[in-house]
Amino acid sequence: MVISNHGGRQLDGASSTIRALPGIRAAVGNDFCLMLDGGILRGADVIKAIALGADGVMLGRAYAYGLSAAGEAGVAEVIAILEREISISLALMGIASIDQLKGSGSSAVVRYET
Ligand SMILES: Cc1cc2nc3c(=O)[nH]c(=O)nc-3n(C[C@H](O)[C@H](O)[C@H](O)COP(=O)(O)O)c2cc1C
Repeated sequence: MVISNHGGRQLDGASSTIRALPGIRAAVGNDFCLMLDGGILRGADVIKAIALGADGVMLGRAYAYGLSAAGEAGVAEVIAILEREISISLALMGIASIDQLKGSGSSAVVRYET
């Protein structure tokens, strides 16, 4: 299942997907694949989503920015930047792998409301 609010551009008052994620994970249980999109622009955004219960994330604007700047190479660069940022953030948190992070609700990353 994909948690999406279509980029937040249809209903101004719609909840952000990251805010809805923990409740949806609690409702569906752990044996259910949950993907999320909306506002994933940095590696730390990926980490927050995984820590709060997503199995993976999808990109809308981020890949489009790379595509418009430099075509296929730009998309590859966006993905490479995200990978680097994820690695750096995990290292700063003292977490060795994404698996360790999954659903942890780690207090280092759950401050998504600021
Ligand atoms: C150029 C563009 C066009 C989009 N068109 C649609 C659309 O027609 N219908 C829709 O439900 N969502 C549309 N979206 C939203 C995406 O499917 C996706 O949910 C959203 O971009 C994810 O958020 P993000 O851009 O912050 O990564 C569009 C997004 C972009 C960037």
